[in-house]
Amino acid sequence: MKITVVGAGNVGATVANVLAIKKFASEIVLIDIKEGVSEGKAMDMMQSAHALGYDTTVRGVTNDYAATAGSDVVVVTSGLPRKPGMTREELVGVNAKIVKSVVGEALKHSPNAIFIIISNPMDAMTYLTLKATGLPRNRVIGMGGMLDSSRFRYYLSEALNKAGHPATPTDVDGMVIGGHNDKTMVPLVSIATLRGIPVTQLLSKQVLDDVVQKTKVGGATLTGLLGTSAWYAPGASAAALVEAIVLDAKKVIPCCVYLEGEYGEKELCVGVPIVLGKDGFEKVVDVKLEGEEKAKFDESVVAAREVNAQLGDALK
Ligand SMILES: NC(=O)c1ccc[n+]([C@@H]2O[C@H](COP(=O)([O-])OP(=O)(O)OC[C@H]3O[C@@H](n4cnc5c(N)ncnc54)[C@H](O)[C@@H]3O)[C@@H](O)[C@H]2O)c1
Ligand SMILES: O=C(O)C[C@H](O)C(=O)O
Repeated sequence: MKITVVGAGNVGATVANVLAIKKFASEIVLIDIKEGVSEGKAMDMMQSAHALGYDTTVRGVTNDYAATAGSDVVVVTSGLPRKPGMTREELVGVNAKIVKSVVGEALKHSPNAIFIIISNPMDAMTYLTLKATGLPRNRVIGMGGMLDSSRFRYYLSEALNKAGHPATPTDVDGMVIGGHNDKTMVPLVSIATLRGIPVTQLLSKQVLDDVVQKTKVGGATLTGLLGTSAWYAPGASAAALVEAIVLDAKKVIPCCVYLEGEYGEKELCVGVPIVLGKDGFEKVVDVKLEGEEKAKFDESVVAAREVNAQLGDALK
């Protein structure tokens, strides 16, 4: 299996590194516009192959899409990250140009690839990719829900430990749907559990509200601490999507996909649980949303449409 990662910055390099360590890919191509950066990072990774025991070839190139030819999966991380105090949505204009051009180039050389979109604002970049490439919707998948769900599990485990219920993030089951957006993502508290026990039986409403709020601004919190946005969890989350596709794992993961009537919506990309396997997303999984969670999902849809409206000329 050959995987291309476009953008060799913090997130792209982390995706490539995690994929190499996971050993299921035969070749990973890292491509960037910055002369020498991909080559250097790929060489550095290859020099860890002995210590980490992997045989995957990691190759770095500057702007040479011919080297990406025949990729099975293309992960798009090229674009500006936000700085402290910014929203992801403020990146729409500059990143739309970058994403549109790189997906076009990548598709020319890998006509059968499945595209995983990371660049922000991710829901709009996923929609743009779908429209610009004309690909069937199963082959264009945005990564946000996997990351937001990991943060949700992390903050839930923290709160559970504090309340006297020992828990690691992997002991907790929890899912975040809706847009990858500080204000309107939807952590589904109603179906979150600690080893099968509903968290609503273990934590107060006040504590759960605090977990939800921390999850929603999880990316902004890290941006404030780091001076640029996060990369370890985003890179690992993107690699988990690649893994589900390459291994045909048929995992249920919340991802950003184009809706055609599911959840009562169409003509936009937003986060919902999907089954992910070798053909990309195989189906949308319906979770019955009620009350506040349904209202929040509807708000998320409105917000996603507003950002899509700012894509303007990029959609032509
Ligand atoms: N979806 C998510 O959950 C998620 C998580 C983290 C970051 N992000 C987004 O991912 C993007 C990358 O973040 P980062 O921290 O890696 O940023 P970064 O600045 O470290 O890396 C971005 C890289 O993209 C490259 N690039 C720019 N234009 C390019 C082009 N036309 N072709 C190829 N490469 C190009 C840059 O040279 C740079 O190396 C940002 O938009 C960020 O907001 C999304
Ligand atoms: O917060 C950001 O801007 C980057 C990313 O979307 C994240 O959630 O870490």
